[in-house]
Amino acid sequence: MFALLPITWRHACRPGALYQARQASSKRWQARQQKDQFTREAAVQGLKSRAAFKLLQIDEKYRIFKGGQTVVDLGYAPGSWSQKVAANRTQPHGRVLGVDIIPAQPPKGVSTIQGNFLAPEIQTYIRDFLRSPDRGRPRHPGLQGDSSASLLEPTLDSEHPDEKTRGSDKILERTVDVVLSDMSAPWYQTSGFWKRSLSAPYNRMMNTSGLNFRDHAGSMDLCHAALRFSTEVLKTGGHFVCKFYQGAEDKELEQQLRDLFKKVHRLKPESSRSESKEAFFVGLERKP
Ligand SMILES: C[S@@+](CC[C@H](N)C(=O)[O-])C[C@H]1O[C@@H](n2cnc3c(N)ncnc32)[C@H](O)[C@@H]1O
Repeated sequence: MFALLPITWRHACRPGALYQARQASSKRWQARQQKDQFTREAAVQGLKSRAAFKLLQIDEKYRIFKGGQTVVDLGYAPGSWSQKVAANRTQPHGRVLGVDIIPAQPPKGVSTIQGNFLAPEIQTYIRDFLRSPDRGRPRHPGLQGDSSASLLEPTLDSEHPDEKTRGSDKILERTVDVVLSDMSAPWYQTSGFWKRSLSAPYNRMMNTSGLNFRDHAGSMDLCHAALRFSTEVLKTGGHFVCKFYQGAEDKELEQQLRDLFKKVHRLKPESSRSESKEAFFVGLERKP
């Protein structure tokens, strides 16, 4: 029976395989971090991580953000997507809600909830937050965020062209313009306890196991959960961006995206490491 299992799964089941893979992956990660141009650029720009560049490149291509939007950022920590992209580009008067399983310091202008997104009670909590339209919005929009980095003309017109659609979104409590998901399972913290984990939690977030099958399966669970949540909260015309690890099941996820969105793109931004299996789905304009 064991011999019939796919080679990747047998490898994953070998005693100590996960530990060894993580150690090797951790060393590779540290070496890469030191010489990577996006890591250096992130440090220069005061960003919490290099991940910001992936979302910037996606937004440059598909123009996802505009002023006044409500954005939910799933797996926001340490916060560079929320900090650099969503909070800036949804001004004036936008709101960003970040959700993460690990504690992290909320980026400026971003509301956050700490909890496991896969837990139904956390999703209820998120929906409660989103239900009230002004919760998490700046009272004095002009004073919020670092608007100097915004490349888009701010506009309050983030609503639908069609009053009827807007009415049905309201009844269904679809209040969100963009759902982002960069979730990947964090490792258990084994070292670095001395570090101030709220402001610098990244030392325990090298969150791929080094085993392709495992990373793929884990990311599919998280992406499906993010997509199910989007069907409940995303307005007609809203957008979805989701990181995933490529593998056998991603075609099925892509099909589900095609059912929900008018346009679906699969891409690997320049700043995503070429040797990694990481890629992104972008779903544009939710169907009514
Ligand atoms: C690659 S990091 C995100 C980086 C982030 N986009 C940024 O720009 O800084 C992935 C995050 O997903 C979070 N995560 C993974 N599984 C989660 C879950 N079930 N619920 C909430 N957050 C989760 C991890 O804790 C981790 O912080």
